[in-house]
Amino acid sequence: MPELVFFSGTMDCGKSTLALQIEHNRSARGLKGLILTRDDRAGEGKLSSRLGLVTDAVEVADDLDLYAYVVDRLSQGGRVDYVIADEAQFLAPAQIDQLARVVDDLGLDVYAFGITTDFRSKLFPGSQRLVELADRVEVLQVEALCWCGARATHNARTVGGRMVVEGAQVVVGDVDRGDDEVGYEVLCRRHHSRRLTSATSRAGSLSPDVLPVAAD
Ligand SMILES: Nc1ncnc2c1ncn2[C@@H]1O[C@H](COP(=O)(O)OP(=O)(O)O)[C@@H](O)[C@H]1O
Ligand SMILES: Cc1cn([C@H]2C[C@H](O)[C@@H](COP(=O)(O)O)O2)c(=O)[nH]c1=O
Repeated sequence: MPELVFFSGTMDCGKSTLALQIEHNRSARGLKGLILTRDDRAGEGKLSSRLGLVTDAVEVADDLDLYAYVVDRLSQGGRVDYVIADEAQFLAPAQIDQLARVVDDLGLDVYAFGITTDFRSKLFPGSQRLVELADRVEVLQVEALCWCGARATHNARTVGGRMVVEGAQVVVGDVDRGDDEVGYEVLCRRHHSRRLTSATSRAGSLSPDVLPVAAD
């Protein structure tokens, strides 16, 4: 049975790498995938992984009807055996419904990859719809780690290493950004709720308040 699968996790847990592996294994067997993405860090029309692999993809615009797009391709003699959608959190809920229809009416597997929650730990609308509609939600097995060593479950947005909680839901960016830049850091829930990033935890441990008092 064809399926809509949502591969979900924090930032930097290997989602795009897995998307590229699935694409590689299937295309090595002569299958033809339609690869969709939106706002990848590598630029328009790219699906990229931090391991250095990158492939061309269709950049999904706000108003692109994904079901109609696949039907058009097929009716023009194009081949589509399966669909991969990376950065699926950025898709509109209606586009997730269209992907579900690709599974149900066209009989194609659809593999969607994305983060579930934003920097305020609120669901992205596209991810919410995926959780509602997917046949399976798969959490990636290579766990990203918080600075404390616990499993990272949340995405923090940072400016100069400090966690921020105000701003637009969508700001394309990466982990390990330099000072003063907007970046992201994955944290466990405890440290996300306390707004304690690796930089602020280091600053706290160096603070004079907590240094041992030197004996005279
Ligand atoms: N230099 C490296 N050596 C080995 N693995 C790496 C390296 N850099 C990144 N990775 C792996 O790549 C993962 C990020 O992969 P990526 O597909 O870009 O993540 P996502 O799409 O989930 O944000 C990291 O969690 C890590 O496992
Ligand atoms: C938490 C959060 C993330 N984003 C952006 C930042 C990146 O461009 C992508 C996630 O990409 P990855 O391949 O999973 O690392 O999402 C955002 O726009 N808003 C957020 O709250």
